[in-house]
Amino acid sequence: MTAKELYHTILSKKSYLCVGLDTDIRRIPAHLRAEPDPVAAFNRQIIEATAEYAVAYKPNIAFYEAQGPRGWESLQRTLEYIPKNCFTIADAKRGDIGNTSGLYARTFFDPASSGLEFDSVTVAPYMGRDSVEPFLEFADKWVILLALTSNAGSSDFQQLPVSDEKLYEKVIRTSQTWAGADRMMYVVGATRADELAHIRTIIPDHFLLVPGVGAQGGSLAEVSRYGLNSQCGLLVNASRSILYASGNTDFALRAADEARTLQQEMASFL
Ligand SMILES: O=C(O)c1cc(=O)[nH]c(=O)n1[C@@H]1O[C@H](COP(=O)(O)O)[C@@H](O)[C@H]1O
Repeated sequence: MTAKELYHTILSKKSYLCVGLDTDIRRIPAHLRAEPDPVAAFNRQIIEATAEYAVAYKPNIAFYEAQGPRGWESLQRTLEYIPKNCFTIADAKRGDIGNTSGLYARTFFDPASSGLEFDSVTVAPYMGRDSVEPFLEFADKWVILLALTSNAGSSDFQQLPVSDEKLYEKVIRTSQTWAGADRMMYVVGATRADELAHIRTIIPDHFLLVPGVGAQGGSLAEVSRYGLNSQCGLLVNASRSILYASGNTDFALRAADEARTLQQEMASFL
């Protein structure tokens, strides 16, 4: 999906909501556990209930890998349920020597190899240019590079001064020579909204994936105030607050309520 197509979907749905499919088998409502594939059955209902309000879906790969081969099957089925006009993110946080990154890229971008095809994958930047480039060899696919993450530990390394700037700023500046705003996004945690205005001075045009509203307490209003650009430029993710809004048979209805509430707030900012 191109940036233009993504923006078109954002305008038509008046939303920049990404629903995070962090589907934990242990938190799936009891009535679904007898299904042949409980994770896929849960995801299907979540996707159907939220598709009106969401422009992107982000399965976090850990939740599927933890299930072994069954998890990969659930992931494959889940991808089939996501509407074609929605942007898909494999939240895998990969990156290795180039040879190995090439295989990670095939895992998420080459259906002939893995049976999976996402629009994008999250990538850790710390092994440098040659660890990221193999992902960029796939035409029309996106790299979403970790810049300033939402967790407390982001201050351990990402915020350390390097020369005259913070390490995460150096990551953003340097990686801009690897790909443009048409192929690269950056992760900035919603809990770091205070840095967003500054980040926008470095990358005014890029899309940012912003997780951390909902369960982690980030503010959608703050993120939107400092993060929106003329082409929206934001995908704001919520996972647990939508998926587990209810643990009962009404889980999909409650997920839709949560997604709608976020979407309506987003519509007021667009
Ligand atoms: O790359 C991510 O998506 C990510 C980066 C980050 O800085 N913080 C962060 O929470 N995430 C992911 O975003 C999701 C947040 O989930 P909730 O806190 O349940 O909304 C999880 O899948 C995290 O792995």
